[in-house]
Amino acid sequence: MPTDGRGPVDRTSMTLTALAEHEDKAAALLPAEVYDYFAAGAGAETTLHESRTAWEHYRVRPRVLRDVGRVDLPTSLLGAEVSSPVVLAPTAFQGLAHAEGERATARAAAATGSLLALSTRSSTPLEEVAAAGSAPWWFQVYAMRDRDLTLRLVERAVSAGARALVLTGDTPYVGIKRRVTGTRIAIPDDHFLVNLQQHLDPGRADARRAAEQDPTITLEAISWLAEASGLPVLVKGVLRGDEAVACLDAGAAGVVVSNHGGRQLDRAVPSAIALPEVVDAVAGRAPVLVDGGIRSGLDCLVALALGASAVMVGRPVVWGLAAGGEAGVVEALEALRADLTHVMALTGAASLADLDRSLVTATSIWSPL
Ligand SMILES: Cc1cc2nc3c(=O)[nH]c(=O)nc-3n(C[C@H](O)[C@H](O)[C@H](O)COP(=O)(O)O)c2cc1C
Ligand SMILES: CCCCCCC(=O)C(=O)O
Repeated sequence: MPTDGRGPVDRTSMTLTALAEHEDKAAALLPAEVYDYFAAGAGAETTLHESRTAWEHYRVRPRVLRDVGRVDLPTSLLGAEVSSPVVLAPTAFQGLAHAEGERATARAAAATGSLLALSTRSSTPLEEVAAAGSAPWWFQVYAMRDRDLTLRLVERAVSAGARALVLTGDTPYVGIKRRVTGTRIAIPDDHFLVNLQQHLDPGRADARRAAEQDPTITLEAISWLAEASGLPVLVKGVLRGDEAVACLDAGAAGVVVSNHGGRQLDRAVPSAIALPEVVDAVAGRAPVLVDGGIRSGLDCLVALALGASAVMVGRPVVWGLAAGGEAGVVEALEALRADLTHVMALTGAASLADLDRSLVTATSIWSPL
């Protein structure tokens, strides 16, 4: 059994069955419409499905006879020191998953030394989330129709200690999910507007509309947010090399390769397939993170070997939270850490620096036009 910086990594006691069990438990515990809100993908859920399976189209080319008695996962992301390259993706309305919502998630991030990305649409005021855990955190920004509201929120995130902004670029309108649309879930105002209440005049009739994502924002929003906040801005939702370069040229400090966990444009390319193109185009200018369907150490290993600086996980955190609050999120993050440590050892990699593209090969079903 390999050790990491904290001691032996006993994979047998923390297997990935934890992740599957969490989802089963969440499905049993949550009202069906809440479970469906978290689980759903857009359209026919083709991209939701492929987000996961696309990672399996890569095969590993391990090195042999390397010293893997100790495997190290700590890394640094835009100046934040973290214990592993697994980052908590921004996911909205965690108060629907567990009464402690984002507070429990923040404590779990702190307990595991992980970086947390907090959603604009958190169910808990951002200051309370920041106070709940000592982990470094980034604030995910939905630029809202009311730009002033957006700025007020960003200013509060800066004051509360956010280390970077993550501007989501793939959600001019919320993707249509067949499981959710119609009579299913309508997010109540006490979740949707929780971060905004203090800025809204009581009884403001157009509050929901003002808080909607602004579909007219352009690349200029990157420098607008960077100048207003003094923070680095990453753009999330990038699936093409040329778009990544355009974001960096417009002032982005990094990009997140993402199709929003299959929740926005159905039949969007899986992140696993888009990642190498983006990494090549970015050419080391800035960190490239990736998310979508990452459920195992092998998925993490493939992403890191393809050139990602870190991976983000969305639903595994939500299911852990629903299943067990803070302890459930810790369990999910530790399961991924233990599994990544194990597969790195079997690949002959003792540190993240040992992960490079020579370690993976693509099977052929995804080919360029
Ligand atoms: C329930 C749910 C809510 C989400 N809310 C947000 C959000 O508020 N902002 C955002 O940028 N992305 C949001 N995402 C997308 C995640 O940040 C991430 O891209 C996605 O979940 C990764 O895929 P995975 O769930 O397969 O790990 C959400 C995803 C889910 C499942
Ligand atoms: C019902 C409003 C959803 C806001 C966006 C949250 C999100 O990004 C997601 O659900 O996905």
